[in-house]
Amino acid sequence: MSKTFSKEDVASHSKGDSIYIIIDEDVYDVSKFQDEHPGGKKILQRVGGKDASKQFWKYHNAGILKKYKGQLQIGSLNTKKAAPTPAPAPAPAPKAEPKAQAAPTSYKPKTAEAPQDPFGDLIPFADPSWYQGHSSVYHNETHAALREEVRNWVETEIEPYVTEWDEGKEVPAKIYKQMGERGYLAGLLGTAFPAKHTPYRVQSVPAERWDLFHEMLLTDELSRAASGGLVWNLIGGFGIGCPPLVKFGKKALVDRILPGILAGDKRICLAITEPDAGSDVANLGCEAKLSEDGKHYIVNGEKKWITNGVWSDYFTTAVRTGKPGMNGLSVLLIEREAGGVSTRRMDCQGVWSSGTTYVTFEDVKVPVENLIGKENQGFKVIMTNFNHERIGIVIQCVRFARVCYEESVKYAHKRKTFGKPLIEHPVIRMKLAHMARQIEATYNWLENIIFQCQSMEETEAMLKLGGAIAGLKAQSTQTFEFCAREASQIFGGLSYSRGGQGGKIERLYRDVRAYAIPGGSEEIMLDLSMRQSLRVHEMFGMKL
Ligand code: HEM
Repeated sequence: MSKTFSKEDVASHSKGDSIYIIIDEDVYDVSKFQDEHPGGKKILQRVGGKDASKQFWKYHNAGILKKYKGQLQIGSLNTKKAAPTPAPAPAPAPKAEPKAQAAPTSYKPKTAEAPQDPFGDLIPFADPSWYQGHSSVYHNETHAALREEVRNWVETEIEPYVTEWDEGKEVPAKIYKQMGERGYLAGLLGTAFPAKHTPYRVQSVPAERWDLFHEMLLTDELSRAASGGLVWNLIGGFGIGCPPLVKFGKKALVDRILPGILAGDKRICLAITEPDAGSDVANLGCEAKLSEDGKHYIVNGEKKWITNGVWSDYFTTAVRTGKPGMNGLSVLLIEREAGGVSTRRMDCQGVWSSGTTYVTFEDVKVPVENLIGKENQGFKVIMTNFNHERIGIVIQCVRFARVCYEESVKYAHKRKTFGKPLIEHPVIRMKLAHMARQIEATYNWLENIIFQCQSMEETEAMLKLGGAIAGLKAQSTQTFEFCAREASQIFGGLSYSRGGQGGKIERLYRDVRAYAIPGGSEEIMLDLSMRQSLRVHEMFGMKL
């Protein structure tokens, strides 16, 4: 984009079929675009040949320029200075040297990591505090490197197109493939990085240093695209369908199918919920009968609201192999190519590009080698998986809440009502403050839970943390719902129509229920948080 123009050159393209405009000292040829401009042709013609920066920023957000720059920008003004090299990030506060004469009153935990360089737009509370130069006990330089890697990818290759994909109810297959090639799928299993089963690595984090905070960060940064549909498309089926295979599948099965899944070539989902059984997992009815020769299970039944089902090759499926109740359940890995598996896409309120599916199994022959865990002990497999699933939901909800808040702060600084920007109205600042306090409370609890998960063995974590994770899931979905509502009030009509400046808010508002209901509804979660915690603490000798 080396061509330069004087203001007079641009002014000579001011009407008819030759219209140039200036935005932030760059020159755009909108001659052909004027007929398709969603805001109208005349409005562009009125600023033809002129500097339209002020008008542009009034009606659009930054994503529009990112998307159309390549197509419409033809150069820059000859007066434009080269982009200044970014000011060096404010140096993190130097670690205070203990004063020799001072009394030892302040204790500094040895585990605190050195603060990372500030990162992002530095809007208070729009990113976690450790993005803004604060110290953290959890995050080191590999986390900082990963956040930059994922943010760059999301900002350039995902965010500008998310609205289109959501409306089209599909994400291009190449993006899922990149999830494999970038090593991201392998990093989302809630385990150590499965280096043995994939040649792909995450560029900024050595496999042996991968931990649960990297996993958290990956999901968090993907969620900045502000679409539950996108996140569920990329990790919704995989993140809950693949861990049971990896943790409880037989070696031969894992060796055969895991590499293709981690590469992004094959897709997997979790099939538990049925038309008549959701949170009440113990009462599932999908039936698997052992064949007379004992070599296969024959599966018959229906599954509903299965994320990614339409695109999946493998279904990690809860089936009834025994008596009623939780001790008659097993988990089977069902392969689509076995035949007898039909999938139909469901129309839902939110998460449009996630492929919510109705699945039917009719006399599907499943080899006994595909049993995950032990027969009639599937309940434990399902329960272990729930913690990982719920934490994933929490991470997404906190970031979606932050996006609602961040978009609101930005909009409140540019939109004027009654003669002043929205941000100068105390009622708007009050809304932002209530959003921020809930976001920060939820995120800090989340960090603590991730740290606990990392410090405990899996069965111990399932037992000790199940109650807290259930409570945190409800906390996060209510925070998300609150922030989506308040942001919508701040954006007004712009968040009522789809696309445009309030587009992220409108979409997230529609996605709220997809988080509050699946993975355990808020009511079930809150009740479980108390029941399970009390039961476990009774075992530990709780005194009342
Ligand atoms: C490079 C130049 C431009 C591009 C690529 C562009 C693109 C778009 C797009 C994609 C929309 C749909 C809404 C959205 O997704 O945000 C839109 C809406 C709109 N544009 Fe532009 N635009 C440009 C310049 C301008 C200028 C210079 C003006 C004003 C003088 C303008 C006024 C509007 C208005 C009023 C709307 C409707 C906003 C609404 O629905 O609330 N646009 N534009």
